[in-house]
Amino acid sequence: MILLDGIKTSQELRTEIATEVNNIVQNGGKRPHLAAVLVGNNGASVTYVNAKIKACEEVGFTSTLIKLSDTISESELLLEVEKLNSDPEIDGFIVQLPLPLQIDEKKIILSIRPEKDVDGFHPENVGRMALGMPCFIPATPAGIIELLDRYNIETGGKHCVVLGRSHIVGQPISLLMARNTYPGNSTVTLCHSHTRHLSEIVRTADILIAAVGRPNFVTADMVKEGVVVIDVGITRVVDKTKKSGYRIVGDVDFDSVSQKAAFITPVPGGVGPMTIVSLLKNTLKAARGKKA
Ligand SMILES: Nc1nc(=O)c2c([nH]1)NC[C@@H]1CN(c3ccc(C(=O)N[C@@H](CCC(=O)O)C(=O)O)cc3)C=[N+]21
Repeated sequence: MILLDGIKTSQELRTEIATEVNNIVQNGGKRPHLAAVLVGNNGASVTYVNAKIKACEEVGFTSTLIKLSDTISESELLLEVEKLNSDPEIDGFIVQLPLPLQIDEKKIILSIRPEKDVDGFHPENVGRMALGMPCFIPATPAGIIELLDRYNIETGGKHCVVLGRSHIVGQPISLLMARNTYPGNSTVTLCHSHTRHLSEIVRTADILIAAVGRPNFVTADMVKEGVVVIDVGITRVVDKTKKSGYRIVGDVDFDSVSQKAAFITPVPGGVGPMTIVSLLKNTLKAARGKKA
């Protein structure tokens, strides 16, 4: 079994990005600038946004964190988005999800200028991705593709089973794995809560991408020998033995499944760090795109 090490791989990518930032600055260019909007103080969201800001600093980006109250109205948040849309200093920005119930997430995403939508959530970017046109690919699927690529994992003609049809992971990664490029050219089966004979389908997977948000959902009896396992789950469960009071559990029962897998991502330290570095890559691309 080979561990798909997201920490090591993302560190290599961060070094590459830092080198490019240096080149830009040496040539009189401006540092890429990412802004992150955080509404409220949901524990996980605060952790992820802080990790994104820290990663920006590490590669030499400028970053701005905009913290807003969880009682903010939709129109007030739309105004904040508009400020970022029209600020020439900002290359790209994200509005961390989930948002409080009084705010319509779709409306906020639609209001982001597609050229600054480094999350790749705007319908224009989603449509462009579906058509294989230049776009921002959402960070988690992009990170998975990058990881498969860096480990030279064969994907052409393989059966890729995706668990979960979310708009940020399951749906886009299904499209990407089926694309006519490497990594891609897989035969993709997208499973979800209505799927029948799930275990039988999963057992035929050469590549399994689990993104259902249910801790330890995939067990060893559900996979075949030699499977490549990508675990996107990051559920926090109470753990009194930890200083933080919780630990992070993936969708895959790592201890048992890793005994049958050829390659497997750990949680934490797999897809999560790859997600963050992909956001940096998108921001670099947004900054470059502005000059062209
Ligand atoms: N607008 C928006 N864009 C996102 O990209 C976005 C979002 N909203 N909402 C939530 C999800 C989730 N997400 C993660 C990013 C990094 C880790 C990550 O670095 N995880 C570490 C563990 C971190 C920890 O200690 O909790 C790891 O897996 O090793 C996890 C999850 C981005 N998301």
